[in-house]
Amino acid sequence: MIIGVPKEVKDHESRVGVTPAGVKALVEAGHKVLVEHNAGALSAMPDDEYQASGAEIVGSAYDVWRLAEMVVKVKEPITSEYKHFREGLVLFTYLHLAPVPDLTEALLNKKVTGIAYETVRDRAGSLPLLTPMSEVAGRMSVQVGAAYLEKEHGGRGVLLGGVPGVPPGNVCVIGGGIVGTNAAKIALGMGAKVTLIDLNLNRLREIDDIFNGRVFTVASNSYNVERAVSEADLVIGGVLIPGAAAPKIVTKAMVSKMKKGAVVVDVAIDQGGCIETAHPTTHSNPSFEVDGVVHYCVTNMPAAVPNTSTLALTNATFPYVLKLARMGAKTAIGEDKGIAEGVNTYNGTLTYEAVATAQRREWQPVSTLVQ
Ligand SMILES: NC(=O)C1=CN([C@@H]2O[C@H](COP(=O)(O)OP(=O)(O)OC[C@H]3O[C@@H](n4cnc5c(N)ncnc54)[C@H](O)[C@@H]3O)[C@@H](O)[C@H]2O)C=CC1
Ligand SMILES: CC(=O)C(=O)O
Repeated sequence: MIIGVPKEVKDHESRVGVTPAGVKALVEAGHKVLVEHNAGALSAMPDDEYQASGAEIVGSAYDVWRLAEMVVKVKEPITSEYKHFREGLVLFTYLHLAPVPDLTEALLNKKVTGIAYETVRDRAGSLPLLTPMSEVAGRMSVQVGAAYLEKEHGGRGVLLGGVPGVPPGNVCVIGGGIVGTNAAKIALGMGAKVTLIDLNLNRLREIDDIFNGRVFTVASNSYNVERAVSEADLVIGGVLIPGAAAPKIVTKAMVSKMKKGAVVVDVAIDQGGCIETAHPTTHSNPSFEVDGVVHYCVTNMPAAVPNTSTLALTNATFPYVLKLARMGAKTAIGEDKGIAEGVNTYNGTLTYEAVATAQRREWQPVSTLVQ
C-alpha cells in the first residue's frame, strides 16, 4: 500500500502521524511511505531520519494526498485540506465529527473512508487511540490552569499548592476518565484540594481506591456540579460520550456564579465542550474571559509538547496503521470490530450513530456495507 504522511496544518499543530520507526516497519513489510517535507520537524523528527528509514520525502501536501491510498494524520482536516479528498481515499486520523458538520459533509461527498482515532475500540471496549492524548491533555490541563491562575495571566492569583498557613487551591475535575484521572494525579501532586465529579459510580469507586481517598469524589448532577464549580479556583472539563457532542455539564449560569479570576480548562472542547461558555481556541490565541472567568479551550493541547505526544500517539496508532496497510481497509474493517467502530464515513455513508444524532443525519452501521 502507498501510505501518505502530510505535514499538519492546523494552528500550531506540531505532531506527525507516523515516526521514522513506523516508516521503517512499514517499508520492511513491503509498503511505500510518502512523507511531506518537514512533516516531523516540529516533533524533532527531521527529514533525513525519515529518509534513512526508507521514506520518500515529497515536496507538497498536494502530491502526498494525491498519490497515497491511505493518509495517516493527527488532527481532523481543516477547510483548506478538504480539496484533497477523493473517492476511495482512506483517512486515518482524529476526526471529532460531531461538532463539525462541514467536515462530515466533505468526507461524505467525496466518499472518503474516514476512520477516527477517537472511536476505535479495543477488546476491552476502551478507546486505545484517544487514551494517550487524553493522558497528555489531562496532565497538561493542570499545569496550564495553574499558569492562568497567576495574576499576570488574568487569574485570581492563587498558588494551587498553597503554603503553610494558607490553604491550597480548589481544583474541580468533571469527568473521571483518562483526562480526569491524569488531571487529578497532577493536581494532587501540586498540593491542591481536588474534587472529581462523574456520572459513573463505579468509576468514582475506582478513583477513591486509586487515590486512597485523597480525591473527593462526587456524583454528577446539576446541584453537585453547581456547588463544586462555585467553590473552585480551577475547573477542568473531561466529560466524554464517545463520538457524540459533549453534554453541557457546567451551564452559563453556573459560570456566572464562579469566583472572579477562576479558570476553566475545557479539555472536552474537541467534542464541542462540556462547559456552556466554552468555544474552541487555538495555541495562537488560547484564552478568553466570560463573567470574569478565564477560559482555556484549545482543541489540540498535546501539540504543545509534540515530541512526547507524537511518540505516545504513534505507540498506540502504529499497530493499526500496519494492520490497515497489510489487510487493506475493507478487509480490516470487516474482520476487526474495533477498527469498524472507528469508521465514521464509508463510501458516502455516515456510519457513526452519535455523529448522526448530533447532526440529524441518516446513518448505517458499517457492518452492513462491508461484507
Ligand atoms: N483538547 C484536547 O487537546 C484534547 C481533548 N481530549 C478530549 O477530552 C475528552 C475526555 O476524554 P477521556 O478522558 O479520554 O474520556 P473518557 O471516556 O476516558 O472519560 C470520560 C468520562 O466522562 C464521564 N461522564 C460522562 N457523562 C458525564 C456527566 N454527565 N457528568 C460527569 N461525568 C460524565 C464518563 O463516565 C467518563 O468517566 C474527550 O472529548 C477527548 O476527545 C482528549 C485529548 C486532547
Ligand atoms: C484528542 C485530540 O483531539 C488531540 O490530541 O488533539
